Amino acid sequence: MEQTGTENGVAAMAACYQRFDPAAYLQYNYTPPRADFDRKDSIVPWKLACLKYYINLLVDIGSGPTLYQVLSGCEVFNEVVLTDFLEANRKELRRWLQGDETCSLDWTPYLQHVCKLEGRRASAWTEKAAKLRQAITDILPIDVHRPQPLDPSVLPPAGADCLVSCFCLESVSPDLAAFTRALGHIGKLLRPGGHLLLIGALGESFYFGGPGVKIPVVPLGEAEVCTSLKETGYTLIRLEVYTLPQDMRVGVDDVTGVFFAKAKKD
Ligand SMILES: Nc1ncnc2c1ncn2[C@@H]1O[C@H](CN(CCC[C@H]2CNCc3c2ccc(Cl)c3Cl)CC[C@H](N)C(=O)O)[C@@H](O)[C@H]1O
Repeated sequence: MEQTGTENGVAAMAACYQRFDPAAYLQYNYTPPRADFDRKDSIVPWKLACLKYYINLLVDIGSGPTLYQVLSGCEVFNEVVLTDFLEANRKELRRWLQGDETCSLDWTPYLQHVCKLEGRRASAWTEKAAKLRQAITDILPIDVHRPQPLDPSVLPPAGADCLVSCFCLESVSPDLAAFTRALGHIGKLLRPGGHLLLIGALGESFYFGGPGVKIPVVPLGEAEVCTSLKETGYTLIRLEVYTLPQDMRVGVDDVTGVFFAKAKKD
């Protein structure tokens, strides 16, 4: 039977490949200039960076001195990047990362609780700690009020796969407009289709960042959070709200509720 054009084309290709010379091919494509590791614009380093970066990256925005926010993420993401505005907080995080016993808080109960939440033995907390230490690849300075909150070179070209941010944006923004702008800025760090896990305070106007260190907070309502997410290019997937029982109001802030929003970048 007469072969079709496509069948002829495929056969012709196969014939070409019969003469393929692996050694020559490697010389052509995997030696300089195409494989020049001293050149940022060499093809092979570019390919290797992409392959390294597209490895499931979680970035925590405004980590503070805390780790709770990535205790589950480290089971799903190969790479976790922590960020904060203050060197004092980044230093606290580095202390834990380096296994320095002089951390200001013992995270063991947190690790044990999250192991139980995940259906693991509580005693698996040491493995979780090791996994988290292995997953945290960077602790970086950040400023969510900058259009580019992070040095662009630290993230893959398309952005992180997931962002988590807890109690940061509302406690660093003087007003709702600044909160919304900051939400847009961090959105640029996230790849389209990536998820944002956002925890924040509702109805809070201040908190103490230390004895006598009263920090203003923009009071948010659920509706404003949803509107800000929509305005900055996110689709809300889930919203949970927690109302503080009276005895949780211990005077360190005037927060009345906490929201959890899972959103997807459009
Ligand atoms: N321009 C800036 N750009 C980026 N980041 C900035 C900027 N400026 C300052 N930061 C950094 O934001 C971080 C805010 N930080 C404290 C607020 C939490 C606090 C107050 N609100 C209610 C509440 C709180 C804590 C627990 C509970 Cl239960 C409640 Cl209810 C969050 C830390 C951590 N994520 C946490 O969850 O505790 C801090 O580390 C700054 O260094």
